[in-house]
Amino acid sequence: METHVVDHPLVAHKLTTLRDVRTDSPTFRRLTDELVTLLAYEATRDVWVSEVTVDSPLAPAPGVQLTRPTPLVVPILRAGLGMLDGMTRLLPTAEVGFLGMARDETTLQPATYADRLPQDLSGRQCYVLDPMLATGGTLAAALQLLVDRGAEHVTAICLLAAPEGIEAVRDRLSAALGEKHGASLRIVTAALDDRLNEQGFIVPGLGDAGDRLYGLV
Ligand SMILES: O=P(O)(O)OC[C@H]1O[C@H](OP(=O)(O)OP(=O)(O)O)[C@H](O)[C@@H]1O
Ligand SMILES: O=c1cc[nH]c(=O)[nH]1
Ligand SMILES: [Mg+2]
Repeated sequence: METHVVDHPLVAHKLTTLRDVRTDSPTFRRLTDELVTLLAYEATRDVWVSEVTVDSPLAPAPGVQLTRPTPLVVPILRAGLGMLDGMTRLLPTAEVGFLGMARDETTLQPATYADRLPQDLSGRQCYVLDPMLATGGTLAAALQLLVDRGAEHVTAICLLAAPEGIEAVRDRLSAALGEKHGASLRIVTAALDDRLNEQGFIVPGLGDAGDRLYGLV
């Protein structure tokens, strides 16, 4: 499993404002959207394309187009929904499947409350969207589900990740990936933070991403 921390001054600038406790929900949503498009540019460097030739007004021109079926984008509700528009702006022809998952804030275990994904993902390239990779329980469960349905090349895009979460995902997915020849897993994030606190929140982090995007539930 590969982890890529995007090192770019614009990413760092937007992330700093996102972390700021004074940033209101409308600004938080806009910054999330902008950040995802920047991260998606990095995350899609290895998107599958096929060679084609088109006719320019002057001559045949060799080029590429996205291989079909196009990638599947999977936002993890609720907070991942805030990343969807920024992603599909870059990949407008992608298909979108939804996973609803909520972490029990006492046990820190995730529960899945919605699954609107194709049953067969054999050979598919998938991009999972979730702003926070904390203990890694949510992302590991989501990735396991995709791999179990046959997904071959999965990239998770997170705004922030904790070292503990990266390790947990690596531990839990290595066996599943090892059994599948050619399967690959990558995490792309804007920052790798210091640690988790006793409540399982990323420190310094940005607080509860879902609440900051959409308000308290
Ligand atoms: O790595 P973990 O320890 O599993 O925690 C991370 C998860 O917690 C947050 O979602 P939450 O469960 O708060 O749901 P929400 O998106 O509805 O706010 C976040 O968006 C991740 O999905
Ligand atoms: O720091 C954290 C951890 C889990 N979920 C969040 O929204 N933030
Ligand atoms: Mg939340």
